[in-house]
Amino acid sequence: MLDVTDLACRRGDRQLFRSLSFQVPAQTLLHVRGRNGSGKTTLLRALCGLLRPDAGRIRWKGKSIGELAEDYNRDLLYFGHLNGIKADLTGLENLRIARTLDQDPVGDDAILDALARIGLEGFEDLPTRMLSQGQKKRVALTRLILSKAPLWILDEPFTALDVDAVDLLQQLIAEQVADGGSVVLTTHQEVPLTQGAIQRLTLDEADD
Ligand SMILES: Nc1ncnc2c1ncn2[C@@H]1O[C@H](COP(=O)(O)OP(=O)(O)OP(=O)(O)O)[C@@H](O)[C@H]1O
Repeated sequence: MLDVTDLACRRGDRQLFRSLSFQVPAQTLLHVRGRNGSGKTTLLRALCGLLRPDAGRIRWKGKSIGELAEDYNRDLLYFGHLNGIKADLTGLENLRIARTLDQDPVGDDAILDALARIGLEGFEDLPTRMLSQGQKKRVALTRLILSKAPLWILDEPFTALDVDAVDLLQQLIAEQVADGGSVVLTTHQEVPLTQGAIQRLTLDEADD
């Protein structure tokens, strides 16, 4: 379970949020909402340990994420605004490296199956700079198919996807939650679940 207590973040002279407390148990999707600039990405980056909050505690399985360090990173899959895809490498090569960095290498057969599931059969061996924006995003999202991480933190994962890819991503998120995982995401898209719970958190600018 992800457990957040009294979290506060300020960027520049703006207090984005404070006294934020919530929990994301297993089998739960937390949908973070709020207008542009309300602090959604800032919150997600703090939850990943990429940004130090001004106050508050973030615990995973009862321990502070700072203390857990690498153990937390192993349990976490973060999907940020930048796809994390290297343009000169093929989809297959990118995913090999991503799995290695996630400290859970998988064989090429598993990667090729996952790329086929995401609709990139025939594009596995092209440098990703030769792919469309949506196809690049699909390469990046293939990490979700291969992931065994119990916690997914996804920042606007639906952007640039067509209808079929949106359906597939909704399915992957629903499977992650049904399999006992936790998901935190920002999106303007609804994500129907087959099993599990949806929680909603709306960020409004805090008063100074
Ligand atoms: N590195 C930074 N230095 C100073 N201010 C920043 C920095 N990064 C973000 N901000 C500010 O923090 C505020 C929140 O940004 P954030 O990206 O978290 O919002 P968001 O809710 O994700 O927005 P959007 O919906 O547009 O993606 C914005 O006003 C932004 O200008």
